[in-house]
Amino acid sequence: MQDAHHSPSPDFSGLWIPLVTPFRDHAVDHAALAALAEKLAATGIAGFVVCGSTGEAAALDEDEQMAVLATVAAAAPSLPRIMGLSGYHLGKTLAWVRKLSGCGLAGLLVPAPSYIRPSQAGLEEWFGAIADASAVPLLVYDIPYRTGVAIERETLLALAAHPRIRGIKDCGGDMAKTRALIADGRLQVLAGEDAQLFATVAEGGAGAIAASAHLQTERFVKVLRLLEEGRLAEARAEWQPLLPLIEAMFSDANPGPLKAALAARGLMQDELRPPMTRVPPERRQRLLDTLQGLSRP
Ligand SMILES: O=C(O)C1=N[C@H](C(=O)O)C[C@H](O)C1
Repeated sequence: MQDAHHSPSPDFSGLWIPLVTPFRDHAVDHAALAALAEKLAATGIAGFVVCGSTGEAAALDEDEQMAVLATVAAAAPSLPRIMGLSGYHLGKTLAWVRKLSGCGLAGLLVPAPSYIRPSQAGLEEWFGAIADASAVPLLVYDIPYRTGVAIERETLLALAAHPRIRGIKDCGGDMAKTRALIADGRLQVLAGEDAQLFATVAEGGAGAIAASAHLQTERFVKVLRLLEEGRLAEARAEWQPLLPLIEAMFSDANPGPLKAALAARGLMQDELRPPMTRVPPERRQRLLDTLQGLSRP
């Protein structure tokens, strides 16, 4: 795995963990965050996505986001970090991107602006302006069910011409689009939909950003390695037991189930920032029973 920040040709392949942000009594629990990052850093992952949707970044102010980033950097200094962005005020976003330029990031994960449903031309301008302002490469985050707008294939191919737009976190739910991007070859395609990890990488994708891989991390890493080595049957045998885990992790809004599972392992409090809520007790028990059925940690 190359260091994406210092390499002239960044490599975002492999498994990236979009870290949860632990809370305790409404504040970020930096001790739990550091311990989690340290633990995950020893599993063979490519790096961390900090302040993604799993990290509840929309509920963190700028100072909190900076502090979260600093904690992860200190806990796992050898691993690259990608920072998630959110919001739809272009001026504020560009100022934030410039502020992040000195933070030693490997890249930025940039979604389409939420709620306002811009045109494809508007999206091209949005990503182009952020890429122009950024000192580090961008991964475009295509997640229409959260943002309200799909980034179309032609738009993504146009964005691929920008020297700093280097990959996509693909939650688009459109395998034809995924295949077209893989065939084009200019953007590294990372599965962003956990259940699509195997299919995307088997078809030539570079890796994944998968929240459920906070658990069973080594097994996820192994699936990707086996696929990369072309050992399909062995990869499938490792992958299939992960499917109930993935289903359980998305049985309520992410990161609710994940935080319930991590809390049950004593790794943090089961606490989310409003308006996100904990998994209710009746579903929580079913979730923990499912996880108990899986062998490794
Ligand atoms: O935070 C992320 O990055 C991820 N977000 C997706 C989501 O919550 O919609 C899920 C994916 O596993 C990682």
